[in-house]
Amino acid sequence: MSIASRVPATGTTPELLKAAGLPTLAELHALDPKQQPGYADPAKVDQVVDSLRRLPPLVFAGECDELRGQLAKVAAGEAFILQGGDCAETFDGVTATNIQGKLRTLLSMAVVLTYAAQVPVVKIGRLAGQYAKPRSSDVETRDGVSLPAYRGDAVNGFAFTPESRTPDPDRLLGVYNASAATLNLARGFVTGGFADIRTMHTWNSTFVNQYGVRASGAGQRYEQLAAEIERALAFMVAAGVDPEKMRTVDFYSSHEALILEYEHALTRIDSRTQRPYDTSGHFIWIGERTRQLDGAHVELFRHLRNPIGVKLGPTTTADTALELADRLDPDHEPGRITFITRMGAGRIRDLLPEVVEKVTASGRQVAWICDPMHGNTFEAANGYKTRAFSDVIDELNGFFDVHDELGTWPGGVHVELTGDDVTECVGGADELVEADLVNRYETLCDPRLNRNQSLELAFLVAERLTDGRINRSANPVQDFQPITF
Ligand SMILES: O=C[C@H](O)[C@H](O)COP(=O)(O)O
Ligand SMILES: C=C(OP(=O)(O)O)C(=O)O
Ligand SMILES: [Mn+2]
Repeated sequence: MSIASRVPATGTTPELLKAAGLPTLAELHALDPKQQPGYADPAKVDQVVDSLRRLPPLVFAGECDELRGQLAKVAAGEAFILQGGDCAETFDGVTATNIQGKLRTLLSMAVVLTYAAQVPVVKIGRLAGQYAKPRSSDVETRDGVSLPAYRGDAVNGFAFTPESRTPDPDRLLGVYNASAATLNLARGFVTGGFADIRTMHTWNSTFVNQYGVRASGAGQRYEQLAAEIERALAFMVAAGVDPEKMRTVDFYSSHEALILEYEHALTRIDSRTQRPYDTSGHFIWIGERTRQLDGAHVELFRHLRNPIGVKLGPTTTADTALELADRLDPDHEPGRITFITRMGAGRIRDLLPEVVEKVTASGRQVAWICDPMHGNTFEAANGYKTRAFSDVIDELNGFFDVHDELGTWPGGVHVELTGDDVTECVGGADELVEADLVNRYETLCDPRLNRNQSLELAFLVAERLTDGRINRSANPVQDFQPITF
């Protein structure tokens, strides 16, 4: 996130939004939006929306444009996206340690991908806004008691009491504050020296020492890579490259833009272009459960200028993907749309080819990225919701296989991860088993890869990118020589 001399969007009113073509909240609600909180007190909701409208934007519209430009490079096969973070951020999780942990995990993965696969990596956190969750059931039942399901800290509390589970619109102000605090620290880290590539050794030092990752392989490989990069950087500096260029990285925020009140209230008319941007995050996506063509989310998103993502699950037909693209990107603007496929390890090889083929044949340049998490969730025998690392990798391999076969560019990965040594997904080099889940299961929604599993995934993806490039004739980055470790 370069803090450039952009003019922040200011002075947006509902009237100006309407004049810019944005549907009103009432118009969106008339479309029967899915997965919304169902607030009891509309007057209170109006008050919160009004307060949010007065607050400064969280991101600048110009940054969203910069990101769209980078995603256009991904769509053209010239860069790779790493998008990751919690399934559900929590207000309690807004601590320096927690934010730093996620950031250093993402930065470490990005270095592995950049160096090992020799491809520029666009870094996007699932953070500073990822507080609202769609659920498969509206209720949760424990010991015969049924209460509204937890829908993320944006909506209600996790504690299993009627009070806590009642949707509270004031929480949307909490989302704004938590996102602002997170983004502020993230900006500080990425511009202030923490992300300096010359310090990459330190991002994992505590982890390596404390938890014995060296033994697992991924940590050890990371250490070797860091040593190699340090030598290369020392050489570059000796050869006259300005070391200041290594101090900062671009980093962007993203979340599923689920709660219409929040996203609408954070939408501002950009003073440079007079166009609406959802300033709650740089990149926002529509989830698998809310991507109905004639639904409220598609209707809102099609008016927003942010680069946007759409999740495509196993029921997606090629025609649906095309219709979504037509509706959300009528101008065929490279970088505008990223399709995030999440079909499941067992199905991706059958389902993805036709979707990619048809969209590609239409002449569109979209970015394709793989979410290998959401199609591979299951309940362990001991009741924990989990995912197997092997399924995650299997889906990723399927994604690379399909794109290799079609000659299209596998543009990135989207993963749920944390910087902590949690035990939420089974497998990986540490061979976590179902009985381990009880040890450190901290997510309030979906199971995340821990730091070790995340790093391991990055090495596997780097290998696929390196191998595949040899056969990928249409790809502009093909000329890089593969590097092996
Ligand atoms: O994060 C995603 C969804 O909220 C989640 O997969 C749905 O989970 P559920 O089936 O537990 O509601
Ligand atoms: C809800 C999510 O995914 P999906 O919409 O793909 O189910 C998610 O990314 O947390
Ligand atoms: Mn999730």
